[in-house]
Amino acid sequence: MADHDSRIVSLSAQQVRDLLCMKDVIRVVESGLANFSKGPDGGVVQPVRSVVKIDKPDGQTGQGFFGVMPAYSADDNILACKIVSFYPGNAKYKKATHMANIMVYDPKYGELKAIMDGEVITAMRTAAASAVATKWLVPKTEEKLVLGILGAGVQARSHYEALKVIYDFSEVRVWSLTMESAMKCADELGGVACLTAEDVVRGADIVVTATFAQTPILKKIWVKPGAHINAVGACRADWSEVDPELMRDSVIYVDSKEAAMKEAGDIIISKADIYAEIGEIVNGSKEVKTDPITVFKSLGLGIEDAVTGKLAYEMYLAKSTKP
Ligand SMILES: NC(=O)C1=CN([C@@H]2O[C@H](COP(=O)(O)OP(=O)(O)OC[C@H]3O[C@@H](n4cnc5c(N)ncnc54)[C@H](O)[C@@H]3O)[C@@H](O)[C@H]2O)C=CC1
Ligand SMILES: O=C(O)C1=NCCCC1
Repeated sequence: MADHDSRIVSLSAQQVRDLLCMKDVIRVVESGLANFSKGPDGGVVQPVRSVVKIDKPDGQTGQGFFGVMPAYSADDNILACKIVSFYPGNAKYKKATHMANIMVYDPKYGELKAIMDGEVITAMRTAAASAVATKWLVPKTEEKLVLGILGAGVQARSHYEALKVIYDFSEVRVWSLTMESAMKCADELGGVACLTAEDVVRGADIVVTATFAQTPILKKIWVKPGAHINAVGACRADWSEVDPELMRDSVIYVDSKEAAMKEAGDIIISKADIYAEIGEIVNGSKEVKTDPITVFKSLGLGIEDAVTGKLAYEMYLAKSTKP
């Protein structure tokens, strides 16, 4: 039997939160996306996630999805796997709609080194991926921007945290299913709650859609030319958040083309052309195109969890070995 260190580090949500800062997560996610989009040259092996649908027709048991997301990066020496469950209906039971754990392994022997909460990482790395896309597609100027957020949950909050690392906002607007949740979220972000999605989107420079909507909530006629949209929800082939016309008439960026063709209803239903993976922009294999509107359709990749999970593990080791 191999001689191995059997100590497995376990990190709670609070520990992960204390170990990570958004600026570092943006940095590692940017590099992970760039390597991912180099194909075999980037040394990343990451299949499209396997998703099991949990659906018992008695109406009593939960209805949701269970996803398994492994990733290996040879360059970064990372092997990890996230397991995530997402149950849109959990909100009514006052439970988190997303629950996750991330396992980090030593790629040399395949030995498990750490198991950690994945909810905080899912919130941070998803927002970090959107921040990377936005940074490359919306040049920072002296001007303060207007941020519009559709949805008032975990991702609404983490997207504000990530985007404010890069931009100064003159206004942050929030809309959601209920005015109460929009007001609570807007209060926390120092923004304003809007009665309609249209009020959020008209005149906004950057728009985030992070809801559980299964049909479009964002209309083309509201979006100003030059705006950028981070479309984060609708991660099923038959769900969409964005008007199909807006998808077809925009320059579309994705995190993974392979995943988008399998999981992104916004792309599959609209038949919009994908211009590039955002990692191809970061690694310089594609040129930036922005006219007239840009959409980053995000689904979430195992490589984003892997690089962030490894970062949390390394931060933990660095802190715990300090004299
Ligand atoms: N692209 C990615 O990497 C990831 C995407 N997601 C997706 O992002 C979305 C938001 O996730 P969280 O903020 O964590 O969820 P959450 O449960 O914390 O918040 C969801 C928000 O959407 C609102 N909402 C629900 N149904 C709606 C509808 N029909 N129309 C308008 N608003 C509606 C809720 O009121 C709530 O404000 C979900 O679709 C989720 O699956 C989540 C994690 C990663
Ligand atoms: O990447 C993730 O993690 C998720 N993506 C889509 C919805 C659930 C979680």
